[in-house]
Amino acid sequence: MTSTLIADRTDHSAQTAIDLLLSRRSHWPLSAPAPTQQQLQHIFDAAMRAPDHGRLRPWRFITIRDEARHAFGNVLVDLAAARAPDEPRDAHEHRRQRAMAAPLIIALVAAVDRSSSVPELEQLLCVGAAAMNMLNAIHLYGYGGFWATGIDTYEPAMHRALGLDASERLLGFLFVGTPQKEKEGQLTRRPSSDAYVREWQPIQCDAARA
Ligand SMILES: Cc1cc2nc3c(=O)[nH]c(=O)nc-3n(C[C@H](O)[C@H](O)[C@H](O)COP(=O)(O)O)c2cc1C
Repeated sequence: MTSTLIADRTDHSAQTAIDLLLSRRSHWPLSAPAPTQQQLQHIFDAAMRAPDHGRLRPWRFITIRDEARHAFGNVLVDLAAARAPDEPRDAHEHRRQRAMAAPLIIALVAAVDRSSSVPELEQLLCVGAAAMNMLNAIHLYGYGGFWATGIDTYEPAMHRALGLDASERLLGFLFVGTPQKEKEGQLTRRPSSDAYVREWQPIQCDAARA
């Protein structure tokens, strides 16, 4: 059997793509504009390229934008007020700002199929991989993204506000928009990957049996 690369990568496109991948970072806060509808379609299409055990397609995405962000801000204030019933509602008004921190918010949801032999963990990882593809696509288009969970994500009241059903788990929110202009050399440094990679060595039989 002969094997071959799936595409000719002898041009500069591969290095360009790698350079872009290596320059991704998170951005906060984000301003308008958000990706266009066509770009957003491609960002969601990138999510569909995530590895997906059993082809369960467990990802669900809910977009929150334009005027809906104001209503979402009310939800955030309501949730904070419910957590601290002894405090006046005004004390939680600042929570509203989170809904306005980006022109587009995408709720990341995993629709877990509990009848499947694919473990729930793998289904959640699949949605995480889809989210990462989206963050990379957002970056490739020159926009910025930020994945945040925060205190609200795990609250049943947030699940109700988003209309999730019992099989669905909220994995956080992608905040998407235009990043602030970066200062020269602001790309945050990353550790060398060497410290996180090791070569497996066959373990001595005695040690493996112990
Ligand atoms: C599942 C998940 C949830 C996260 N939630 C938060 C969060 O609630 N607040 C926060 O400041 N960062 C959160 N982060 C981290 C940011 O998205 C971001 O990765 C971090 O600020 C580091 O920036 P970088 O992506 O440029 O390395 C979360 C990341 C992941 C993967």
